[in-house]
Amino acid sequence: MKPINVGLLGIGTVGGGTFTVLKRNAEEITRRAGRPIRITTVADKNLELARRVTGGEVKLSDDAFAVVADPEIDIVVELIGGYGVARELVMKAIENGKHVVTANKALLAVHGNEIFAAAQKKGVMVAFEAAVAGGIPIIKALREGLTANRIEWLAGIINGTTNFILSEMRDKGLPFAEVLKEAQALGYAEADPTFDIEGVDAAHKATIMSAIAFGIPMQFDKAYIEGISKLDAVDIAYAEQLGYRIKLLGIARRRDEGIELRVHPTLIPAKRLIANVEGAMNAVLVQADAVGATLYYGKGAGAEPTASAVIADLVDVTRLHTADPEHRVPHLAFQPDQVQDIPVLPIEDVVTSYYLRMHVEDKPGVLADITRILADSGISIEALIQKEAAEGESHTDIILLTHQTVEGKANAAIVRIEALPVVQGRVTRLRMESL
Ligand SMILES: NC(=O)C1=CN([C@@H]2O[C@H](COP(=O)(O)OP(=O)(O)OC[C@H]3O[C@@H](n4cnc5c(N)ncnc54)[C@H](OP(=O)(O)O)[C@@H]3O)[C@@H](O)[C@H]2O)C=CC1
Ligand SMILES: N[C@@H](CC=O)C(=O)O
Ligand code: NA
Repeated sequence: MKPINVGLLGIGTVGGGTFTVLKRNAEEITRRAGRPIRITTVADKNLELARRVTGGEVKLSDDAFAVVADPEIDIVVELIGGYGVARELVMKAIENGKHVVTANKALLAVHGNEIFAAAQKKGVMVAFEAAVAGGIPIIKALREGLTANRIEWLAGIINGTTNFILSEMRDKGLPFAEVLKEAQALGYAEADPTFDIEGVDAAHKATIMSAIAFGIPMQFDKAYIEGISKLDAVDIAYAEQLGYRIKLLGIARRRDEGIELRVHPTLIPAKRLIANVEGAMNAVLVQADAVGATLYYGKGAGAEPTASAVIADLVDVTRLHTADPEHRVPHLAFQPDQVQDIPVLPIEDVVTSYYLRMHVEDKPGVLADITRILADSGISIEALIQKEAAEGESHTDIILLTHQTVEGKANAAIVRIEALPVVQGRVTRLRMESL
């Protein structure tokens, strides 16, 4: 059968992996897709790199716009990244009637509404399995496998770089900067690694999953985002003593009032499976009404794991030509005219529990003052550690775990605690999920 022709834009980590895996497994992939999938042209700014990776077997170009305009190309694979030129290329490809496969979560979380509307109008697919949790087929699971369910919440370790950093720091005691360099060398990090560290990449992915899970538009601008840069090693150690692990979680939860959409370091009971997801591995836990809890685990970053998802999308799109194009799955699982305007709640309305650490004067009555403030605010305490002051020290740490409360109430209580003369400096607050 006539091959389907692919134009590959960007042959860096993921583009290189895609080229390699597609070539290595060509025969098997053809049998699955119903026709050969052939990369005919590769566009990259760095032609020398493109030549090295492809061995010169395909057409090379430094003009990605020419590839998008080429009438021979059926599918454009966008693996450049970012919101700038990538957006122009994707919109042009759609305009030219081409299907698009992309791993670009930043682009979809910020411009997805516009991109999917254009694709819908033009009758082309925009496939994006690689954009969330790399090689884990989580988009397929949410869009198709769980389609019978009302999804209640999902929570995931969806950034490999930060999970790798947290694991290596805890297990090997290595400094942050050194582990970040290693993550970059392994191809896990974004072009701008602050996207990883500050939780932006995880928020892009959580935004995409929330749209598919709840049938709402992409609302990245409403997501609450806190990364790991301010996380203190002492809190990781105290959390361990209390039986918890700290992970950077992306959370999307449906409530009567609206949707919670948030990314932040989170205490999780250490015995939970997801608390034991280490290194660059990702995991997404989905709670749905019919099936209950399901957990998806695998490599969330790196060349070949991500290529696995890109190629799965290429096969899906190719099957549109070998099967019935009328019955395909809508981009965000819900029919476009059924997308609902449910509000994403401000962080002050989120309901969760808290780990609070404060440095206090070591004298009688201090603990009573603090617990009184929490009681006045209707916040109950689940566990407490009060360290003995070190020899010659006048201050010590108190660590409190609270039961669930509204963030706004916790904020007000923290302000009052910080105002106590016996409390030194700021209260460290981390959120906890029992999952
Ligand atoms: N790395 C990973 O593990 C994962 C990445 N992703 C996503 O995949 C995408 C690609 O990431 P990754 O492969 O890591 O990135 P890389 O930086 O490794 O690759 C991007 C490639 O695109 C090239 N490029 C930049 N601008 C242009 C242009 N205008 N025309 C043609 N080529 C261009 C770059 O060249 P130059 O370097 O010279 O600028 C580079 O070779 C991103 O959206 C990323 O978020 C998704 C999941 C996992
Ligand atoms: N930078 C991302 C790459 C995959 O999406 C990560 O570290 O997870
Ligand atoms: Na995926």
